[in-house]
Amino acid sequence: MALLELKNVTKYYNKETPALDKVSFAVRAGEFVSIIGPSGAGKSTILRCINRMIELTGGEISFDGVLASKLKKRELRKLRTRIGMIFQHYNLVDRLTVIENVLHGRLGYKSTLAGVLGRYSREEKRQAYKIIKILGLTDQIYQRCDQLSGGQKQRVGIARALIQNPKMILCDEPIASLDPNASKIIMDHLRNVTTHMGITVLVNLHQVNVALKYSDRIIGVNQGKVVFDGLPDHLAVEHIADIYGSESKDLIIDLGERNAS
Ligand SMILES: Nc1ncnc2c1ncn2[C@@H]1O[C@H](COP(=O)(O)OP(=O)(O)OP(=O)(O)O)[C@@H](O)[C@H]1O
Repeated sequence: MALLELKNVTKYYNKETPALDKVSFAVRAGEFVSIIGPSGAGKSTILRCINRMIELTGGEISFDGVLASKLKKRELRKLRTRIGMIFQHYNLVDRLTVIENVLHGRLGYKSTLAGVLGRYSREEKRQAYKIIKILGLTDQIYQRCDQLSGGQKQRVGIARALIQNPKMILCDEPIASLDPNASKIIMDHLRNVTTHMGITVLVNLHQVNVALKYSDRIIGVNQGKVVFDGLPDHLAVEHIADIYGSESKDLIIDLGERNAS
C-alpha cells in the first residue's frame, strides 16, 4: 500500500491557470523519490499541498491511510509531526544554537506552554545528541546557527526533521543554495535517511543528474502536470524534452554523460 497518494490534485492561486492540474502519483514507504521540473512547474506547490501549508483547490491526498486533505486542526497537527520538512533557506532560528534548533523539531508534540518554556525531556535531549552525531555536527552543537556554513545549516535542518520521528521527509530544493561539495554531503545524508532509517524521502530538485544518481524513482513535472513517473534508468531524452521544454538542451548533456558511464 502507498504511504502517500495524490489523486487529481488541483491548485489554483488565481482563476486563470492552475499551478497544479490533476496531479496523481503514489509513493511507497521506504522510497526515495525526486520531483524534477523547470522553475514554476509546480514542484513546491506539490510539497506545500502535501503537508497542508496551502489548501488544494480539488482532488485528494492521503497519507498513511488518512485522508490528509480533509483533516481539521488537531488531526492536522498530528499529521505534521509525521511529515518532516526541509527548506532551501533552512528556516532555522539564527540566534539559537544547533541543539536548540534541532529540539524545535519536537514542538509539534508539546503544549504551547511547554514549547515556549523550552521544556524537553532527557530522552528528547539524548535523541538530539544522537542525531546531531549522525549528521556530523557534534563539534558545532552549542554554536549559534548564524555562525554555520550553508551545508552545516542544512544538516541542522535534516536533524530537526529527524527528531520529529517522521514517516516521511519533504525536501524543497535542499541543495539549491549549496556548492557541489556541500550538496553531495546533504544528498548522501538524505539517501542514508531512506536506506538506513527506512524513512521515505520526497525531494524537489533542479539538477537532473542529482535526481538520476540518488532516486529510486523520478517524477517529472511541467506546467502543473506530471509528464514522467518512472525509474531513473527509464528517463530518456524525449522525457527530458517533455519536462523542460526549450530549456532541455543543456540537460541532455547530463543524460549523455550518464549513458556513457
Ligand atoms: N503564493 C502564490 N501566489 C500566486 N502564485 C503562486 C504562488 N506560489 C506559486 N505560484 C505560482 O504557481 C506556479 C508554480 O509555482 P511553484 O513555486 O510551485 O513552482 P516550482 O516548480 O517549485 O518553481 P521553482 O523551482 O522556481 O521553485 C508558478 O506559476 C508560480 O508563479
